[in-house]
Amino acid sequence: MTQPIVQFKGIKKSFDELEVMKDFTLDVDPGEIVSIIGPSGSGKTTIIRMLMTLEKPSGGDIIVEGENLWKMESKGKMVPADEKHLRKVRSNVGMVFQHFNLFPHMTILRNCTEAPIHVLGLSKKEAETRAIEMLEKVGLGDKVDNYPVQLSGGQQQRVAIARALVMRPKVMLFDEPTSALDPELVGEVLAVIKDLAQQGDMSMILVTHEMDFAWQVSDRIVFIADGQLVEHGKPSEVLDNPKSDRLRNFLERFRTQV
Ligand SMILES: Nc1ncnc2c1ncn2[C@@H]1O[C@H](COP(=O)(O)OP(=O)(O)OP(=O)(O)O)[C@@H](O)[C@H]1O
Repeated sequence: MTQPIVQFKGIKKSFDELEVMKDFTLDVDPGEIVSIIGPSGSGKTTIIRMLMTLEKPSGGDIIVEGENLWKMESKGKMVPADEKHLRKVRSNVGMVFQHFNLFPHMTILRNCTEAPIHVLGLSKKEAETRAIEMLEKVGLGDKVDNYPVQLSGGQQQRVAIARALVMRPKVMLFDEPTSALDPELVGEVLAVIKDLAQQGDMSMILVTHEMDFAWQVSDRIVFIADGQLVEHGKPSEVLDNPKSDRLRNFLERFRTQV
């Protein structure tokens, strides 16, 4: 049996009095594409921020490639992870945010080489070779010397994807990657993500409101509500034949809004 690349086990997360995750459990297999859907405020972003170590779970375990992310073994006991452990386990994970978060004062190429040089310790030349390969992959090989401001939002988001890919993550996280874009720019970003999904060598966890897109690219769709996984399965099962009232109501409300 293959070991899941990511496991969320009984995750709890509260922000002060607000209990967002009550008991969230999910395994993601190597190469699997999983989309998380659910009502606004149900904790979708929080789930992937915890995996990216941007938020700490209040309880439960997150396992990446068999290693506990937030805990480590020390003298035979499990203790809170230190920064070195977090960095090591997190290096398997890449993330694309809603807002592209590029450095405005750096060229596109440098935006993509900073992390491989400073985090992976690659030489400038090695990092540039990787970055150019990834920028070509997202169709931006001719923009290496440009600055972010000279690019459209769709192009900037494609740079953000290339920047994450340069680190060769085993899992890519996408948090509503098209929601900050003008409608006419959404397609080019989704096409790049779809291409990556079809290559099948990387796992992906997507939070998206683009249901048609989720239908097309996902191996599995996970519906969360009230801090838990409510239903999951193939897109045709979850989106076309919802079992629970909560999912049926969510999809009905969603379809009347768009
Ligand atoms: N850092 C924080 N401090 C306090 N509350 C937070 C924080 N981050 C998230 N929350 C709250 O936790 C809940 C879940 O937020 P989250 O962004 O994960 O939801 P979501 O399902 O991604 O929502 P949406 O679909 O609207 O983006 C929300 O009520 C949000 O206000």
